[in-house]
Amino acid sequence: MSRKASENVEYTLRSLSSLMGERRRKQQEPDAASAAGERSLLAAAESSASLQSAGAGGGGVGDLERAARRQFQQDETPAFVYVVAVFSALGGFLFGYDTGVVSGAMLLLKRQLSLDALWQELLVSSTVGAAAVSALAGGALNGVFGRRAAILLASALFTAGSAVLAAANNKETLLAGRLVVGLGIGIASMTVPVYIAEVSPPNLRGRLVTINTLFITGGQFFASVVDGAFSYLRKDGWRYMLGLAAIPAVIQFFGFLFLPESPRWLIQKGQTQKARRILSQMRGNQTIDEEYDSIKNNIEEEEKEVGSAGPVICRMLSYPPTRRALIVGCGLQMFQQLSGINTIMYYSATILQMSGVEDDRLAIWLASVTAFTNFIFTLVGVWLVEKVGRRKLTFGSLAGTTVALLVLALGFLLSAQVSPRITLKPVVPSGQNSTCTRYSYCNECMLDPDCGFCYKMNKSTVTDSSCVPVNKASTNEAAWGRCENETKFKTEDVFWAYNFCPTPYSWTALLGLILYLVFFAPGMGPMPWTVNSEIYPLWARSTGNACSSGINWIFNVLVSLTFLHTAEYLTYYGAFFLYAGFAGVGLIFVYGCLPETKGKKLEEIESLFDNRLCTCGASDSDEGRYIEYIRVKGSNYHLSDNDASDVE
Ligand SMILES: O[C@H]1[C@H](O)[C@@H](O)[C@H](O)[C@@H](O)[C@H]1O
Repeated sequence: MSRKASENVEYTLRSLSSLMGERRRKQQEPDAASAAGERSLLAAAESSASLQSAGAGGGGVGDLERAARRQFQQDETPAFVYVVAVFSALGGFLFGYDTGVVSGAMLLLKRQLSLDALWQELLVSSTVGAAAVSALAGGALNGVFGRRAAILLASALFTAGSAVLAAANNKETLLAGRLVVGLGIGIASMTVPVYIAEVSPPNLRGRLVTINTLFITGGQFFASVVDGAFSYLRKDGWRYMLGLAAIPAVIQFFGFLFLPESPRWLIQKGQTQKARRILSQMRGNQTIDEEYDSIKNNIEEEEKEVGSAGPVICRMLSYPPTRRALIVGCGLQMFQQLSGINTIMYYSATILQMSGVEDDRLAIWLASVTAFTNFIFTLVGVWLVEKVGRRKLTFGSLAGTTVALLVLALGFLLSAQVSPRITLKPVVPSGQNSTCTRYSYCNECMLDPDCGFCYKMNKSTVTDSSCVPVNKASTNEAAWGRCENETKFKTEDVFWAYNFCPTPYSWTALLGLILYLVFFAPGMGPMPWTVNSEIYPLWARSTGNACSSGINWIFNVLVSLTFLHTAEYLTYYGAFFLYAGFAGVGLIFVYGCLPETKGKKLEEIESLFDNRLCTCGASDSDEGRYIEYIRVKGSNYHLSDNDASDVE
């Protein structure tokens, strides 16, 4: 071991024993330590290799280090932080539930209220549109009234919206309810990650913020189960589906009446006493002086550097580090949506049907298997985020997602190429549209949203096939002809395919779907939210998150609304090749621009954006190192500041 390294081990040993001594003394005279104004910090930055070499240099050192570390980890995170994170993440649950539940509710609603296509589209997209608007406006709300007030408002909106939806008697009231719920989703989607990031200790921040996305996908899964269960209740089943969201919303509202404001926001607003109290509640028995000072100094420095005049967004754009952070944050959210997650989820039932699942109900239940896969693999992300870091996780996930999209596109391409011929040309009843009967192949018929494919199966060959108009009220049956009555044609071995063609290559699409979820869910699903919650300095955090969440919702609407038209112009496989192309560009963006924020204090992250944007990825000097902050009395020592560079 080099001289520097052995000095370093000796130093670590001394620091650790001084730390333990301090702990012992603190137990005896609890106030003395803070009275002495101890402020110092020792950052022991060690690669695991250097830790091992320290251990090899003397078994006692290793033991002592381990014991001290264990003790640290024990007091580092009081259960209160987890309680706060879980209550906040209920906002994520409601986001997932309300965006997920609508597809099942719509199947029942369109029959009961005879909704035409425009109204169906309005009820689905109004929520996402309202979310985009309120996410953008949520920045100001968050900055002026605080994170807690914004979360309270979001849960009140969720409650009110769900109640209106459950009681609605006409489509206009439904639209109003969906708009109110959308406003809640937008505010929650931008505030919750910020709030969790601001109350979490640095070593757990990524994991706790990612829990919010776990709750989003959990909400989507729960919604799919509720949709399945209530789909049997043909009359009014939708009231339960849409109204159930009020329960978690009320729980969150009452929970937040007792939960505290973000200490960082309080310090920014000058409410320092309250902030100190909350910070020490969040940090258990640790001293909070250093963290408190660093937040405060940071606010003062930022004010000096950037000034406080003019709208925040203008200051962000004219100050290079925040401008770069904003590009990274918005870019991540944009590429998340351009990778087509919501289209894939929405069309998963179709993809499953293509792969041979003919029964509709079964397809609905299998769609909840899709949602469950998304949920479980987000859990993998929660586990990985503090182990491999944000950058590697996002990059690996997006690379896998790109490959999965190519497989999916290939599945549709192969299916299109062996698309069954149309063998029957039924006589069109008078007064009916005859466009559908002009097509020669199933593939052309499938791409026309007004038509469906009616056929018989002889072993695995399609026979007696025709292309006929779809019933406008239910895509499960044709407007006329052999496939007109769902219950009847099923007993006669006639099949109806809307949106897909029966082919032997459908399993490729199913494989693509599974691969997609396995790769997307741990990284590209949660990381855009997690990274955005940490890359902006305090003064720009609300606005930065408002912009990036707004971008997420805007691209969500754009991708969902254009999917059918894109598929019509480019065919299905063309649409998935297009998403694969977007994901490929996203990959270059992530590789070049996304820095690693793992283990860093929120106040340190701004410096990652000091250099040109494309050097962000390269300035990853701390990657793979675990930084541990150790408080000792009487010295102000940062290991990476001294000359013991060979420790790194
Ligand atoms: O991170 C979430 C998650 O991946 C969801 O499954 C998806 O529906 C959302 O659009 C996305 O923002």
